[in-house]
Amino acid sequence: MEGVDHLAHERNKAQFDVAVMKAVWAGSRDAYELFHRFSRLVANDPEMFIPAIKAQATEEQQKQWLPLANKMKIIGSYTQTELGHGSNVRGLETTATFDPKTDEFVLNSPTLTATKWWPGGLGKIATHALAHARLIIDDKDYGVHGFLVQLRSLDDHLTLPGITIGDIGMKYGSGAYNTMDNGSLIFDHVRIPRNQMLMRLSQVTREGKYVPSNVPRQLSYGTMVYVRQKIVFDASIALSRAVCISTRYSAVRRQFGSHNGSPETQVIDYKTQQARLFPLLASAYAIRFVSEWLNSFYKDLLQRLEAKDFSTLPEAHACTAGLKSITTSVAADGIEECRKLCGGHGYLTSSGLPELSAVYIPACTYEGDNVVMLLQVARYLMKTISQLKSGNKPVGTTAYLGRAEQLMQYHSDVLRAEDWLKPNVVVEAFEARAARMSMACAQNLSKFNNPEDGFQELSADLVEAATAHCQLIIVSKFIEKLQQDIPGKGVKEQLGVLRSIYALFLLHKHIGDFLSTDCITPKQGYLANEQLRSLYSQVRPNAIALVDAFNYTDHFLSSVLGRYDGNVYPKLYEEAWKDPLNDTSIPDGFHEYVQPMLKQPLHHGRL
Ligand SMILES: CCCCC/C=C\C/C=C\C/C=C\C/C=C\C/C=C\CCCCC(=O)SCCNC(=O)CCNC(=O)[C@H](O)C(C)(C)COP(=O)(O)OP(=O)(O)OC[C@H]1O[C@@H](n2cnc3c(N)ncnc32)[C@H](O)[C@@H]1OP(=O)(O)O
Ligand SMILES: Cc1cc2nc3c(=O)[nH]c(=O)nc-3n(C[C@H](O)[C@H](O)[C@H](O)COP(=O)(O)OP(=O)(O)OC[C@H]3O[C@@H](n4cnc5c(N)ncnc54)[C@H](O)[C@@H]3O)c2cc1C
Repeated sequence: MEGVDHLAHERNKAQFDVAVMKAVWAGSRDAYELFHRFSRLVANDPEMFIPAIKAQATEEQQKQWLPLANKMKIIGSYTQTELGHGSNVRGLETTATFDPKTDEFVLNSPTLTATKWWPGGLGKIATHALAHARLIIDDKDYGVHGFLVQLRSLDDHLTLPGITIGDIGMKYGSGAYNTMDNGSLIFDHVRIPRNQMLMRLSQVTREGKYVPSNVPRQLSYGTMVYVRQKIVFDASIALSRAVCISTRYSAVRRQFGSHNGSPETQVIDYKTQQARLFPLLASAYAIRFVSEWLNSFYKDLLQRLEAKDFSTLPEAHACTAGLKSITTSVAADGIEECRKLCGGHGYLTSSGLPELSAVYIPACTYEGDNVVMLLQVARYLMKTISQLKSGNKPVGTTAYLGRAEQLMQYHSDVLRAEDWLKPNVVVEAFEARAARMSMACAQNLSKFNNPEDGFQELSADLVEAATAHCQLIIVSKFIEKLQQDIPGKGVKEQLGVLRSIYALFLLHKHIGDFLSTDCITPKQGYLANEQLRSLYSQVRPNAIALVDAFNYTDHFLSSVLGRYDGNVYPKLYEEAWKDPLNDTSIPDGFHEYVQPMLKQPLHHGRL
């Protein structure tokens, strides 16, 4: 019935102050930003073009181009990936050859695989590209640099001479990403003025002299670092959106369990449903908090870079790359699990879940393929370990590696299930697991004469060690979050339950790591799972309130299953009738194709 809250009985069970939890979840961001970060999907994405200009252009170039880009007088595309190269930026083929006679760069796509391919906005709408190309001076290749290239006339939007542009076609399913005109671009000796090479980091003089960057060359990758830390925030939003839908529906849906006419059982009360759903609820909060930390870490990096302090740049790269990888994988897999948690109705477009999945899953690929990103983390971990011998004391997220010797001797002293509720007990187990996995890789790497060969041979183990490291970061930041002052009745207690669910779920899921590195005994692993089951019972009465705290409107969720009022069945039926297929009783084509078959006489008793 309209106006009735079918989930009121669930909301009345809440044991904490939902208004405070809403504030904790929103953190420093407001609802507008949450919505804005998705609205851009259906518009052109200035998410990268503008930050790239800020990161790579001189002050003078910024003064020229930023006002135009900010006011949408030009529409830019971050044009890096090519048909033949995406992960391997140093393998890009597009060239920008300096012509000293005319003081210009000539941009060219020397091969088919040099075709720019994927950049958002490039296919139909962008007027300018921030094109990444190999700088060539006097036949010498100085590597990939950024160049601003106009693609289309600002009068009639037609492509300019030497520019061939197209859209790369439909993408995965009918997802919303098909509203993004990811495009292709071929340069045929296109000339641009020298001052359209972004020259904040390195320069080319009028005489054609290359002035190399006096800062780490990786700062030219700065836009990717910036977007990766934003994508961690996106992961928390995408996952929480799916969890909100599937939690509310799990409380509405009843199946089996009726006795003597009693109502059937709410599927949220099945232990299997809880064991699949509640870790995702906890993960949404965990990712939200680590994204907050990562954003502050990134802002600190920017301040340091202003002061030419590059000390945290390697760690910032490792953290943004690793957390982007881990959180997008958890969110993408979690959205699919939420669809399955909703049974058949989860497969309906009106559930909001297929669309969410279709639009979200490329996050595991864009801004750095998730495996390639974890290999970057592994490289950082191996380098950190290699420097231990020289007395280099790791700090920050790798500080635990400075205690590697001690952690190699660690054995959990858990005796009872409730011992696993102690944050220090959990952190020690996760530190020991991560340290031992990385140390084992380092040990094996040392057996190879050629470190690169070893890295390749051991890359699967290195990815697992990098995963363990990133999961430790997320667990640690969840614990740190709860060391802050958090007001409100029961709020910190509930977050404590989610923190323990998140950690113990990971321990249970990766029990093989913890046992094979001899960090815990099978018995201690069993006790962790015991505790997990108890935690699910504790979170159960608060589940609806915990997803209400995400503060998503029905409009934002766009899901009949995730409606705030839980009035699912009438709305499911109503939504179905909006489908154009239901505009007529007899389907198109029936009379032409089906009816003749039905009318066909029987022959010898056979159709
Ligand atoms: C209707 C429904 C709608 C609702 C939707 C609901 C929910 C959806 C939720 C979210 C969606 C919403 C918003 C999201 C939308 C869009 C998201 C935003 C943008 C998406 C578009 C994506 C854009 C792109 O993909 S741009 C292209 C990205 N490309 C990449 O990332 C390339 C990856 N490759 C690299 O980064 C590099 O090639 C490399 C792998 C790092 C290797 O680089 P290389 O130079 O070869 O370096 P090497 O490995 O040799 O290492 C040398 C040295 O350098 C250090 N290093 C490397 N990189 C960095 C760096 N970035 N910073 C600092 N240091 C770096 C490395 O560690 C080595 O150091 P050392 O020598 O070991 O010390
Ligand atoms: C929706 C979407 C939007 C995008 N938007 C943009 C954009 O706006 N601008 C832009 O420039 N690009 C964009 N891209 C491109 C994107 O950045 C690349 O696709 C991404 O970086 C992955 O690179 P790739 O396609 O070369 O994958 P590949 O690297 O070819 O990956 C293929 C497989 O090879 C594996 N692999 C690769 N290298 C290694 C290695 N060294 N060791 C082990 N395994 C390896 C990967 O793990 C993966 O399994 C977009 C892509 C998508 C899907």
